Amino acid sequence: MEAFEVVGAEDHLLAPENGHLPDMKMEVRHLTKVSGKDVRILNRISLDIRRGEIVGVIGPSGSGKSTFLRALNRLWEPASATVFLDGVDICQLDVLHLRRRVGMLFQLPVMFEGTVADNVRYGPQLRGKKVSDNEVHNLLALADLDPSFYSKSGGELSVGQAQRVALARTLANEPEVLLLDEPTSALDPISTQNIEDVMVKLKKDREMTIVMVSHSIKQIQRIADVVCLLVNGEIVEILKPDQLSEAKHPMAQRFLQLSS
Ligand SMILES: Nc1ncnc2c1ncn2[C@@H]1O[C@H](COP(=O)(O)OP(=O)(O)OP(=O)(O)O)[C@@H](O)[C@H]1O
Repeated sequence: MEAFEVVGAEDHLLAPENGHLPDMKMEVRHLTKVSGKDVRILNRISLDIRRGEIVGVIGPSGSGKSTFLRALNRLWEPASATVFLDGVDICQLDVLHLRRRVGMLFQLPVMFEGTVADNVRYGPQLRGKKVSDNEVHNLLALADLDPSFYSKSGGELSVGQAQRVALARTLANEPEVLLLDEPTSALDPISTQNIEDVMVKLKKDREMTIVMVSHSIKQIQRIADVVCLLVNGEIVEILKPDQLSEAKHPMAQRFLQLSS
């Protein structure tokens, strides 16, 4: 085994076992989760997540997709030295700092009390940072929302609009990685396309790294750069979106056949 590589910044102390590669934003090494009943929910998952890449995560229901995603910003605590952000073990980072850098959107957006602008300002304000009207408008525009949403209350929004406000609220924290857990499954095709367009724009314009769980193979084929297929808590295939027909694992083949 090669020696650990120390890559400069003070806190880059625990790089992955085979050395951190600078174009990798996150590295996952032998990530395992065992339930209270001794069932392996995730079994030695390893994955390199390249900076500025959209990684699609697909697989049958119960295969561990959400559990995998939630380890990446410590919504559950992975073992030390199994998940790295810029070469740093995420367990070494302050958890709030980590969640600011690695933001997350869920299937159903939750609006906080107050206006859309209050929602967007929420994260930075918690850190004592002011967000000007202009910045709120820019964030709304980034999430493809008209400026007229600024003063609306959360209760007035459709689910698709609320999801875009949740996205603007997450973007206000200036994340480097976005974790998306089926963010469009409750949305109509137009809202879905809006969100997909924003993801592609964030990747292109901001080099955002995005990890997206989706039940829609077509969606993954539209926007992902690489597709990771989970079966029974294991990554069984990592493929380009246009190579899904080349999957070799029998469960993966069956899943892809039934899904397309
Ligand atoms: N905290 C937990 N304790 C015990 N079992 C759990 C826990 N969290 C998840 N599981 C189990 O782990 C497995 C994976 O769940 P997970 O939600 O990650 O799957 P998924 O692939 O995202 O499923 P879906 O596509 O249905 O959302 C499931 O069998 C689930 O019941």
